[in-house]
Parts: sequence; C-alpha cells; structure tokens
Amino acid sequence: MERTIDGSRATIEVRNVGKRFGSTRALDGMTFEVRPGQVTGFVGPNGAGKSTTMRVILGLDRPDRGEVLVGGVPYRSLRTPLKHIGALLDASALQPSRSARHHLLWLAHSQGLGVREVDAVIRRVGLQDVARRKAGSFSLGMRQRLGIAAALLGDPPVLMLDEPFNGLDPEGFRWMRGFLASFVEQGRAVLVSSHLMSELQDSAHHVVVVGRGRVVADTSVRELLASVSHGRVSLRTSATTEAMNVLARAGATVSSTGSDTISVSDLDAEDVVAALGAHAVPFSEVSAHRASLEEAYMELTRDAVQYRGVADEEAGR
Ligand SMILES: Nc1ncnc2c1ncn2[C@@H]1O[C@H](COP(=O)(O)OP(=O)(O)OP(=O)(O)O)[C@@H](O)[C@H]1O
Repeated sequence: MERTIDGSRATIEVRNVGKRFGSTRALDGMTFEVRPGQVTGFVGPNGAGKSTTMRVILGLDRPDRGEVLVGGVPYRSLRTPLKHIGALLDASALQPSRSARHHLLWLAHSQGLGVREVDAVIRRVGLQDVARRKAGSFSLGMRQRLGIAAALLGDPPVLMLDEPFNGLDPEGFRWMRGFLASFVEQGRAVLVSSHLMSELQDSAHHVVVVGRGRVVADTSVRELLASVSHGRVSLRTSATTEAMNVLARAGATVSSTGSDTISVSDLDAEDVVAALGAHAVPFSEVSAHRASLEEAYMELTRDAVQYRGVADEEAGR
C-alpha cells in the first residue's frame, strides 16, 4: 500500500506532455515522476521548459497532449488544491502594500483556511518578527520565504518551487536546504527548479535534467556523478618520464600537465598506485578526479543540444 500524507499521495506524474506557443515547441514529450521522500531537482538551461511544465502541473497552461497527475489525479479535479500541492512560481506575485500576514490571511480565506494555519506557516518559515511589515519592503530572500509560507498553508504532501534559490544570501541558502530536507523527511515530495546545477548539488536527491522541452536525464544525484567521473587521476611525481612509461604499459592514457604532474585516464587511482609501487616509481600525490554536478550537467545538456541539432536537420527544419 502506497504511503499517503493525510490521504493524498506525495507524487507528481508528468506523462508525455507537449505544449506549443505559436511556432515555439516549449514541451516535447516531457515525462518524469516526482516521488515521495525526495527532493527532485528540475534543471535545464533557460527556455528548456521548466516553468511551462510547472504551469501545466498547476493547470495554468493546458497541454496540447499528455497528462499530469498530482497525487494521482489532475490538478483541476482537486477541490482544495492547496491541501494537495503547494507552489511558489513567482515570489514577486504579491500585493506590496499588504502586510505579509494579511497576504497569507487573504490566501488562506480563499481556500477555507484560517488564522491558525497562517500563524503556523509564518513560524515555520521564520518570518514571525516581520510578518506585520509590508510585503513590498521585503528582500527577495524574505519574499521567497513568504512564498513558501503561502505554499505550505494547506499542509500539502507535495511542494513545487520555481527557482527558490534565486537571490538568497548564504544564510538563506542554508535555511532553504534545511527546510527542503526536513520537508521530505516526513515522506513528502518536492520538485524544485533551478538553472544552476550547483544550487542543487547539496539539496536534491534526484535530478530531472531537461533540454528543449524534454527529459535528458532522470537519475539520482549519486548515479549522475558516478556516470561522469571518467576515472581521471592526477599524479604528482619527480619521475614523470618513468611514471608515464610505467602507466602507459599498464594500459593508461597519460599526459603531462606540468613539470611534476601527470593526468591519467583509463586506470583508477588504486591501479595507478599499484603500478607505480610495483616498479618503485616515487610519487608524492595521487588524487582521483571527482566530477561536480555542474560538470555532469554541462555534459548532458551539451549532448541534448547536439542531438536536437541533428534531429532538426533531419526533419528539414
Ligand atoms: N506564454 C508564452 N508565450 C510564448 N512562448 C512561451 C510562453 N511561455 C514560454 N514560452 C517559450 O517556451 C519555451 C520554454 O519556456 P520556459 O519558461 O518554460 O523555460 P524555462 O526552462 O522555465 O526557462 P527559464 O530558466 O528561463 O525560466 C521558451 O522558448 C519560451 O520562450
């Protein structure tokens, strides 16, 4: 039996969604799932279709084909949507002359919620000291928190945040990471978009990478990093020529990167140490190169662009 939060499944299912705006194909068979207990990063270059997908999930844009389910049902059929999914799409979408608390009260009333829920979410996002100030005077980071407070009003099992790291200072970053981690710990789910992979490196468990309206990779962060590590090893030695000869004979591809440094590929760090040890070649440092999520992302999106280039030519476009 699938776990539910207050009777609602913590999932979003996006199935083969297509959406055009005139001649622009914004979504082209977008398919992925957001699962409970995980922060799912939604990442891709500008114009990749992240915001459009989020708007389609919330029923704000109608797809030309495909379907989207929130907790197993279409958003439009939810009678009290805030209790099923909370969303922050645009942190600046608020009435500047209203206080933060009034902004939330106004939203709460529209969904049959009250003061109790409003005060609870204000505490949850740490805005209690400024809740009576005009929202128009808020910094971007404070607006993001206010937007999250609004998204939390119905205590939903699923949250969807568009670029929530935008404009955050280091303290804001730390808060956002901690908040996302504790939210999903309870078996809830988050979809969080960003065009910077580095922002997601320490927050997301899973990433859906998109390019030109479709999914390029759908993988755990751990697997993504492992897939692009390339097994590159850096070596520091006073005996560069000898080391290069030994490692080449052991099957490595080697190149000199400085007077006493060598880059080694096709051989992992342990085998490099074993080969050098067996031939008594001295070395002072061996380090395995670990790919960053940003590198993995650049590699994936570059391939996506190349693939599309070929596909477009074949289609005569
Ligand atoms: N209302 C609209 N009218 C026309 N074109 C649109 C509209 N909304 C989106 N598009 C186009 O659809 C494509 C996808 O846009 P979308 O905003 O979904 O991408 P994104 O991944 O969110 O990008 P960003 O990171 O810049 O926000 C882009 O080419 C964009 O110009």
